[in-house]
Amino acid sequence: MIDVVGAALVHEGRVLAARRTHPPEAAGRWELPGGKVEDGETRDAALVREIAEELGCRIVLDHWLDGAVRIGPRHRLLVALAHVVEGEPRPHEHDLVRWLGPDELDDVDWLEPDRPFLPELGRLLRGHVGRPGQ
Ligand SMILES: Nc1nc2c([nH]c(=O)n2[C@H]2C[C@H](O)[C@@H](COP(=O)(O)OP(=O)(O)OP(=O)(O)O)O2)c(=O)[nH]1
Repeated sequence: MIDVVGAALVHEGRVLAARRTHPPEAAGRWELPGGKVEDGETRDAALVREIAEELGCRIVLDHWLDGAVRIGPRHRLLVALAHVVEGEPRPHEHDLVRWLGPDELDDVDWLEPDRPFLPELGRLLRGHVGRPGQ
C-alpha cells in the first residue's frame, strides 16, 4: 500500500482546496494538495516536500487527522492539519486554489477519497483552528 499524503492547510479558520488539472478524469476536481510518499521518506517529510513543489511555500504540520481512506487498490490517503510558515501558497501544478470556511466545504467537487475527512475538518475549523491570535 502506497501512502498519499494531503495537507489541510489552515489559515484564519479556512482551509486551502486545490483544483487538479490531470489526469483527465480528475481535472476540475478538488483535493488537498500533496502527493505520494517516496521510498525511504517519512509522511511528514513527503508532505512538506510536496507542498514546497506544488505551492512554493514552507509548512509545519500540526497533527494527522484520524483515519486513512483507500484510493483504488494500491493507495491510501492520509491527511494532516498544517499551516504555512514561509511564503504564500501559489498553485504551480493546480489551476486554482480556494480558501474555504467551514460552511463552504461542500461548495467544491472534492475527489471521493477526500470526502470522509470533511466532517472532522469542518469541526476543527468551527473550533477556531488557525484563527488570528491562536
Ligand atoms: N495529492 C492528493 N492526491 C489525492 C487526493 N485525493 C485523492 O484521491 N488523490 C489521488 C489522486 C492521485 O491518484 C493520487 C496522488 O497522486 P499525485 O499525482 O498527487 O501524486 P504525486 O505528486 O506523488 O504524483 P506522481 O509523481 O506519482 O504523478 O491520489 C488528495 O487530497 N491529494
